Amino acid sequence: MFKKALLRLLNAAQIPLDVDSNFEPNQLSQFRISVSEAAAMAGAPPVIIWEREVESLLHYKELIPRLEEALGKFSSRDSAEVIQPVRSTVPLQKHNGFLGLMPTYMENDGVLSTKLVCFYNRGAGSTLPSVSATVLLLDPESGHMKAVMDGEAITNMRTAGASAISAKLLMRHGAEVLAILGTGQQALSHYKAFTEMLSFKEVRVWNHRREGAEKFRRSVGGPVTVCGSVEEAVRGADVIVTVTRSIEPVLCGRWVKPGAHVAAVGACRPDWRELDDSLMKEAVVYADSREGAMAESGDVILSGVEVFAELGDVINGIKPAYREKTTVFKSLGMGVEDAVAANLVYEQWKAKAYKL
Ligand SMILES: NC(=O)C1=CN([C@@H]2O[C@H](COP(=O)(O)OP(=O)(O)OC[C@H]3O[C@@H](n4cnc5c(N)ncnc54)[C@H](O)[C@@H]3O)[C@@H](O)[C@H]2O)C=CC1
Ligand SMILES: O=C([O-])C1=[NH+]CCC1
Repeated sequence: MFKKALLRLLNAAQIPLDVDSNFEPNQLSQFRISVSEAAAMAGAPPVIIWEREVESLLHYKELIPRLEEALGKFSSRDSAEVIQPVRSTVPLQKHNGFLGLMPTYMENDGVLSTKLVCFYNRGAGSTLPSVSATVLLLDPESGHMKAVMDGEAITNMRTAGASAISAKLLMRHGAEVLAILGTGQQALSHYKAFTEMLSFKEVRVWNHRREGAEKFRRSVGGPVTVCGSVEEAVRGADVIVTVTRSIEPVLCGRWVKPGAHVAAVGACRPDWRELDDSLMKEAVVYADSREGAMAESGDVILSGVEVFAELGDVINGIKPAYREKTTVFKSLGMGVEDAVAANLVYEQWKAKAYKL
């Protein structure tokens, strides 16, 4: 079926083929033309890949190594590897939200993408999601849009994947207790990534509304302890994930065990906080992007601390991983993470389509 469609495309694009039509799509390389080039020349519409399919195509086992490589490439500051400006944001004041634009170009990998993400600080009664996103994947040579895909699953999984990498690199050896603060979409993806890729003896969760934490416990199925306070959840924890929509500190340094690792995912505006000053000042602070953290992280800006290193610096062996110290990974989210995740989804989609 796909082969026929491809032949129609090649025909429409008037690409001369002096071979019989009995070829496999991967033989296109003989003609020095890629599927996306053929599609671009034929003016083909982009492939549309929605949430369920993205979820079925994306797996942490494949995604996390790609993210790790991408974080390293980003921190090398080599423009042939990654060009990714700090996200531009447009306030949606009436709706208590922001539109973020996150373009990325990976020249060496031939990946060009942009994510459009709206994020909201919704009131308690709202049933709308806090994050709504779409990723556009383009052919860098022609500018042709190859794919439009759901960005929510990508955002949830690539964010959790980056946090899991931070824990792998920065948590103390033999870590046993994981605490998750917040029980929304990111909490679910973090639970999945952390329990799939790392191993913990105990997982504790806290939410500012207990019923939210109970619902989370029921939906993940695995063993989870619901805690009545942040202090109860984090006392003695080796790894703490903060995935709340709070704009004021929820996690205080005095409750955090020395040597614990904190993946701080919420509070992505310059005046929003999740962590208090004492924790920020006690910890060695790592970030996904130094520029991103200096521009967008209230925890970094308002505490006045320095970002010690990017995660990519640790991956590249340029900066040490202080596993024995208290560490904070301040995650803001990066376009390059979306780019590699979207590219992986597209590769998997093509592999599936070829088999049809
Ligand atoms: N670093 C990154 O790459 C990304 C960060 N985020 C951020 O992560 C956070 C979580 O996102 P989602 O899970 O998608 O949102 P969500 O709305 O699904 O979950 C938010 C959780 O925070 C809780 N919450 C709401 N107000 C609170 C408050 N005042 N104090 C404590 N908890 C509160 C909610 O009950 C819920 O459990 C948000 O701040 C979002 O902006 C989201 C996507 C990517
Ligand atoms: O990277 C991302 O997509 C986001 N970071 C904060 C809200 C959305």
